[in-house]
Amino acid sequence: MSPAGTGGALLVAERASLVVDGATLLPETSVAIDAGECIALLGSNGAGKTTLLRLLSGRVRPSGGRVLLRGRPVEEREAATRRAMAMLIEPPALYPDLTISDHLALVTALWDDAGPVEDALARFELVALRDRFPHELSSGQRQLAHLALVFARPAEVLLLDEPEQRLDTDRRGLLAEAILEARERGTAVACASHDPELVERIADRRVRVGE
Ligand SMILES: Nc1ncnc2c1ncn2[C@@H]1O[C@H](COP(=O)(O)OP(=O)(O)OP(=O)(O)O)[C@@H](O)[C@H]1O
Repeated sequence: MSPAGTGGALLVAERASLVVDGATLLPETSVAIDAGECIALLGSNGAGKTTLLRLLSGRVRPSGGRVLLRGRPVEEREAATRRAMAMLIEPPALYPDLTISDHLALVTALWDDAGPVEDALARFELVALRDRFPHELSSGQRQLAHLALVFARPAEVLLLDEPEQRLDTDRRGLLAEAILEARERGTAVACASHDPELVERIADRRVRVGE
């Protein structure tokens, strides 16, 4: 058993912290997420939720403690880690000259386990917008496009930073369904959110960050 009592979980942060130039971005934090479990990360603005998600993704190394995926230090550069994880932390730029369905077709081409483009469009009600370019979308519709890209393939781990941003109530419902579906398939989910209703629907456990 690890010191934090987290042995065996799919994704584990063991007393992970991040200090940059003397500033504490994340105090020592331990969290363990099992396959098929959804953890909601709660905390006030600046508490460290995004920082924790970055550490869990392996994109940023903790300055103290460690992050383990299946018992091994998480390293974003490893192909196996990239394959295991899907995430929406900072939304990546969309290509201005590609339509929404072009973007999804790229994901399908890159990942052999991705589902059909049609399914990804339908999941977030983007079928009617499939031929639009990013600049022809509202900010909420762009957020839906980002979500469609993230959910287009199954992943062992799903990391989401305030995925409800800019979505109306009905679309937040679609998001909750997509997260619950992933959880049922066995995905380990960490989701930072300021939406109590979304958290109530999706979370097995709540972790308060920064305290
Ligand atoms: N690049 C940076 N350099 C220095 N400090 C930073 C940097 N990025 C974030 N911080 C600080 O790190 C702390 C944690 O920020 P983080 O973005 O993880 O918070 P959060 O919980 O996600 O907040 P929010 O709910 O506002 O999104 C904050 O105090 C923030 O000011």
